[in-house]
Amino acid sequence: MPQETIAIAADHAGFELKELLKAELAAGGYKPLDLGTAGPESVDYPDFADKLAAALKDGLALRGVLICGTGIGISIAANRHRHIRAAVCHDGTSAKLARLHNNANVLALGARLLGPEVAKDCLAAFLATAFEGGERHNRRVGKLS
Ligand SMILES: O=C(CO)[C@H](O)[C@H](O)[C@H](O)COP(=O)(O)O
Repeated sequence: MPQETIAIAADHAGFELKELLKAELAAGGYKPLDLGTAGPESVDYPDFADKLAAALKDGLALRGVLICGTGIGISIAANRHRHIRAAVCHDGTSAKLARLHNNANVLALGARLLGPEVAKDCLAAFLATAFEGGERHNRRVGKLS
């Protein structure tokens, strides 16, 4: 079975967690597509949200992970793109429900708020969970775009 590509991007606050989650993705049999940033120097989170949104639009990946200090700024930026449903998650349950009910295609994480194990839980739940579908969820998700 071909490996699923998962796009991943972060600002400087999320750089270290991005590196950790890239390794986690590879260990889990996924192919990380790293869209930066490439180091801890200060950058602007909208630029990296835009890069990831473009990658999904171009079909380079179906799902992605965005990381900044809180997950808030980078998810706001990502959600300005009509095809993106980015969910800021703080635990495995929120990540699971973001997939089940919202068909989130982007997991947004706050590197300054989450410990590495909780971030890994979020990633695992996001990756393992499929959209539940069904009339009510399809109707609501349809209204988002
Ligand atoms: O957008 C954010 C706040 O919701 C992110 O946490 C950013 O990473 C943060 O603003 C960066 O802050 P810094 O003081 O420039 O490191």
